[in-house]
Amino acid sequence: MRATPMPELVERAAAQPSALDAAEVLAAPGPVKVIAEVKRKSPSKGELAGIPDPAALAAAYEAGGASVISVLTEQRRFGGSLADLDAVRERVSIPLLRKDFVVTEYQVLEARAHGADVVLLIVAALPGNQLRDLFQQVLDLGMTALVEVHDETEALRAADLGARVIGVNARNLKTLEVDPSVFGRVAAHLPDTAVKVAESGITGPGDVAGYVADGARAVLVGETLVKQSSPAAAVGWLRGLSAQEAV
Ligand SMILES: O=P(O)(O)OC[C@@H](O)[C@@H](O)c1c[nH]c2ccccc12
Repeated sequence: MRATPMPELVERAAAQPSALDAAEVLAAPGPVKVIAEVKRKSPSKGELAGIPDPAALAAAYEAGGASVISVLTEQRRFGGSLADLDAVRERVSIPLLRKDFVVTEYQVLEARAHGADVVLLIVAALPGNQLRDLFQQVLDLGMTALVEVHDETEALRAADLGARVIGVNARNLKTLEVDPSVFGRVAAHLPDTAVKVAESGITGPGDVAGYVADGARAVLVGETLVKQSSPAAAVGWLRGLSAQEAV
């Protein structure tokens, strides 16, 4: 696909309705929040689910009580696209996260132009001023950054930025192994004011409850949700809610 010229992207971003405040949504009182992911495959697990209709899956997540939808737009390793983001944006009214390896201003603007409210910024992938510059751009566009960290040093960089939403990824980017003990260790270095999100390898309500006990306000779940026959019910199940309480 040919890249959209920058001026056109600026115009498209400006024509979007204002970004939704995902930080506020995630910080709202009540049971743990779920960021539900549209994810077809991954480098660690290969093919997860075909997802012929990503908008239908996202609508099910929303109906089941998800607070934010994460859409992987990376093509090669995750099988996603900006077309998935567009389709999901048309269908759901809750905040949308563009999940990709975002390293340029172009990608941030592209996220907004396609209706995203949140952009993932991976601290490990953004040395020096690059993290600060992209973070500022996200704020300037009225969006929220989900700043992802893996260890204590990265946690301090995220805290220094003043990030309102910080994700701790339990999956080691080099080995691709998940270590659930990472969250508690790293979260202890994050400010109370930030919404803490536990990411990766969550298989059921037991995992979620463990993370909540360690200070998580939200969980980001892909694989476990895309494999369910009823993704709507699965969102409530992860939150530890009965069918009546779930929505
Ligand atoms: O499918 P899981 O194990 O529930 O993981 C979801 C999410 O945490 C994972 O997709 C993820 C977290 N950070 C990322 C950065 C890039 C790509 C993917 C990710």
